[in-house]
Amino acid sequence: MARIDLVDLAHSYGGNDAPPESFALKPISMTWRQGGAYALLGPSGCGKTTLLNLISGIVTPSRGKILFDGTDITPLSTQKRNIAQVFQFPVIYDTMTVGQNLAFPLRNRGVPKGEVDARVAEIARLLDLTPFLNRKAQRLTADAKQKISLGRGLVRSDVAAVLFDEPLTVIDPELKWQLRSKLKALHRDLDLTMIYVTHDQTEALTFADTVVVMHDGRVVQSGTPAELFDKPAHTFVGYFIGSPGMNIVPAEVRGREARIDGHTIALNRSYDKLPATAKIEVGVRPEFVDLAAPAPGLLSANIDRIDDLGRVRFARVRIGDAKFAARVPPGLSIPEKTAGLVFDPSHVHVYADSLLVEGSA
Ligand SMILES: Nc1ncnc2c1ncn2[C@@H]1O[C@H](COP(=O)(O)OP(=O)(O)OP(=O)(O)O)[C@@H](O)[C@H]1O
Repeated sequence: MARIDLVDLAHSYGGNDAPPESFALKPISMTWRQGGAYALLGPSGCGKTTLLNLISGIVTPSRGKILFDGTDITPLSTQKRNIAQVFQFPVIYDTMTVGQNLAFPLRNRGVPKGEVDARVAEIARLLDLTPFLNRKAQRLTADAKQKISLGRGLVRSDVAAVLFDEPLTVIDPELKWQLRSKLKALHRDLDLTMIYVTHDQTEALTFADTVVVMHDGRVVQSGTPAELFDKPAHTFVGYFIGSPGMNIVPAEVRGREARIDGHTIALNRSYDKLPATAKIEVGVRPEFVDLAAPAPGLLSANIDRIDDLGRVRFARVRIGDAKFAARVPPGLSIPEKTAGLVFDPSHVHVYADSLLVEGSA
């Protein structure tokens, strides 16, 4: 296991002279804690695989350094970095048994037979592969083969980190749920640094202690699932995490008030020094805005539809042209066309050019 530091790391597939905006990974400095469970989350093309491949050594960075426990490993090959990697599709030997497949990464490193047997038995038990240990991998389902791949990634206890690149893509949806929780439990049992790439927020939030959100080649926030939900550092995080995502609407903000579509709503903090030229927006999660009967003093919205998610209902409304979602409180008799909106000021955030502004007490 290792602490991993990225120091001013950046990558362009078009070479170092490419324009900075075209870099697949814009310059980033950050630390991945030893023994942490991380998810690298973001939409297709945002740079997740590039970052993972830089850490593993499959890709050499255009700029910057990678340190494992303080040692610069940037020039080292994947093999020398001592990293285990699990890909989207199974990487196993069909002609070997499940047991031989699991043992392979250990035998390859000359681990004594007794230790190999004990570790293989442990990993097989954790992944429910024990009954298959003597079967040829060839005849197994795609799910089982991917479980073997996961096992091969986890079998060595001396790796600097285990990197997973969308490892549950080929897994049947039912089993996906089980494996997701299992990976979390495995992390607790095995005490390994794990980095898990996914574009699926549920997968990221169930697996990770720390979720690193990427957007357009940048890490826009790194935090616990609760931090990402409560206080998105970037409008993209607000919109990408949560279902429905955060409402983000243009506003004029002065002191402790925001004006949206001609109405004033109260803010919990004061915003006195917003940059004059910045695009100012207010962000609030649908969970913290209640639909109400129209009333003077409430921001009014036109109701498009009601989404009933079982435990909670969300109204899809429009404020002027802006789409907005609000919680429907239990027992509310839903107005026909126009409703009022009641904001919880402690959960209304202000953004300048997409970045969270802290405000003062
Ligand atoms: N080998 C390559 N050569 C040139 N451009 C590449 C290469 N690999 C990735 N890119 C580009 O770099 C950017 C980031 O891609 P990357 O695969 O890292 O994103 P991602 O978030 O992992 O997406 P996905 O989930 O679709 O794999 C994209 O614009 C992609 O087209």
